[in-house]
Amino acid sequence: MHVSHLTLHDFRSYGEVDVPLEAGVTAFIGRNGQGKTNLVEAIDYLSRLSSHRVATDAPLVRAGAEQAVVRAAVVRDGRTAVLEIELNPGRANRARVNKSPLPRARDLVGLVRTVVFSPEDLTLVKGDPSDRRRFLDDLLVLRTPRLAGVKADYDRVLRQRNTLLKTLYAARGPAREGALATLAVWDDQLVATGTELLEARERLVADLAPYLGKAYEAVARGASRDDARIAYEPSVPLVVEEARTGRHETFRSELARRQSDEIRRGITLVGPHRDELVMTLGPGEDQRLPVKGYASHGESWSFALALRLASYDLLRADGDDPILILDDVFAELDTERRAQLAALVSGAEQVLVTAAVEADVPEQLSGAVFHVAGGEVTRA
Ligand SMILES: Nc1ncnc2c1ncn2[C@@H]1O[C@H](COP(=O)(O)OP(=O)(O)OP(=O)(O)O)[C@@H](O)[C@H]1O
Repeated sequence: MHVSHLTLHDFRSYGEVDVPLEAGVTAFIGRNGQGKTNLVEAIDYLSRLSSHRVATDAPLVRAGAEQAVVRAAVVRDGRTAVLEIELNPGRANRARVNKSPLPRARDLVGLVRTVVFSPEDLTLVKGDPSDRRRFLDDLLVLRTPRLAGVKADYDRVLRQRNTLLKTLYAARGPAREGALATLAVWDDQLVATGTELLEARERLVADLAPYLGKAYEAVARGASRDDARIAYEPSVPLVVEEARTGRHETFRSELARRQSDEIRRGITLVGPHRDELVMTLGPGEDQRLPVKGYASHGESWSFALALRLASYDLLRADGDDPILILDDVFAELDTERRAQLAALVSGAEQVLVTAAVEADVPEQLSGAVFHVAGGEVTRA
């Protein structure tokens, strides 16, 4: 797939901008702070309804404006659809496809798919477990958009359950009885949505793992395809072969076991919001080390790049060629890694690159060039 036209209205630094695009490589070149990332961030936002740079929508709306609009014509298998999202911070966002409103904004997710490489990717390796869970969930939802609803339901139940746990700490007598009865209802929903999310993440990690090994071998000098591994580590110890009811039961009994602890601390201690994606590197079973805390800077970068490349290969194996966005990454990489990454992505249907100077873009990625300066985007 590729974007053939992008229009922004009050998005980030842009009042109004209109950019015709084409398949193949397009580079956006400009000095710092001119709005290159803002352009590709808009396309990424359409894909996942979240940004790779911020957790909330407010910074995406131009300062002083009330709403932003991102509109893109997306070509897939020769057919074009115009996708549009209206960002209304503090109120519901609205989405349209070919001008027809969708029942919910999140129904847009998955209609355009992006894989973004950016300097922030190092947090996949060095950051908190929540950064890795977010990586998994973003990929999960791109592959199976229905899971956006499961994730939203889980997050809602978790918030409500945590609020209830906080009130339970001080509750006595009938109030406590009532709150415990409500807790049992939240437990049911937490277990139902949590098990579905957890199982989907486990399947995703199993699907992604072979692509990761291959990608790491391609980006790290001298590595073999067994070196880089990922494993899903649930906070509820579950055995893969267990029947579905068994997995629910394990979750439920773990909640019961931790209940007094949860009430004392006022938070939910069991569930996929506490899980981890464990990353290890090493030539043999007995020589493996965690990437976080042990890997060198170069190895960490290679691992992060490999995770993105593996995501791209997996989405492609699903039968779709996602749009690749390389946001400011080449300046971060040494010459050898630059060339390797460029060679690996040059065959994608559409590659969007941002860089401060054209010299940062490897030769393999020559294509259309736009200059970005002072809010203007002009074809070179
Ligand atoms: N909501 C907003 N309203 C107005 N301006 C904004 C908003 N959000 C970001 N900006 C401005 O957009 C500019 C950043 O644009 P962007 O991140 O696209 O830069 P860039 O060209 O990619 O730069 P670099 O090469 O440094 O990464 C900054 O000057 C910032 O102040």
